[in-house]
Amino acid sequence: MDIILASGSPRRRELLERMGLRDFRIVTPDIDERSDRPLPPHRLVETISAEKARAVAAQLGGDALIIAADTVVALDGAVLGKPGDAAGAVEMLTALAGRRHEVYTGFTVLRDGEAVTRSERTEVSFRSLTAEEIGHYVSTGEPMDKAGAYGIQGFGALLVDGIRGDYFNVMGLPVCALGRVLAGFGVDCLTLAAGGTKQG
Ligand SMILES: Cc1cn([C@H]2C[C@H](O)[C@@H](COP(=O)(O)OP(=O)(O)OP(=O)(O)O)O2)c(=O)[nH]c1=O
Repeated sequence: MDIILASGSPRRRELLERMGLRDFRIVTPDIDERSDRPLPPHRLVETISAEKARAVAAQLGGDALIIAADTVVALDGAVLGKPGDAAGAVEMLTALAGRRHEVYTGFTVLRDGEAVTRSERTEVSFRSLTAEEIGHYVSTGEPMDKAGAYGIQGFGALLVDGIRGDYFNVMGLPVCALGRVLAGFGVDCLTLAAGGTKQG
């Protein structure tokens, strides 16, 4: 079976590989990812992930299995996507410092018009941060392409003092939940990891 990761995120590619999937192709969805829609965060990421999957399905045609995802950070009911610039990153990190927030990733698996969409929530706590520390972190460049302006898998780990839920969900793909949905589509990751061929 042809598997397509409908994402330009290098983290998602790495996570799919770590799940045991091989031989998948990457097609970056070209959609308007506005995160200012009046939806609760879990619905927002579910909706955007479904839009990404459908956009790539329309672009490719055929019967490939398509995986798409979207991640946002939620703080006090506000949704934080990627920072527009360094000042936006400083603003987000200042708001997150010393507090707990939620990370939501929605994902969609789509094949032959049949779609399954789910989302996961992970709570993340930040230690308190000085303005100088925030400035240093922003100058690493790491925040710019990431929801909430940090990467837990990078230097951002130095800011995080606790999490509850799936760590990989924060990185952009809830590995355990996605594995279960893929199994429903006949893609058994553990069999693949063991060297088998049950990829559809
Ligand atoms: C909070 C957090 C987010 N992120 C990343 C995951 C996502 O790649 C990104 C959120 O942006 P998304 O819009 O979800 O994804 P993307 O634009 O990178 O890729 P595509 O739309 O093509 O699928 O933030 C981290 O890598 N680490 C973190 O700790």
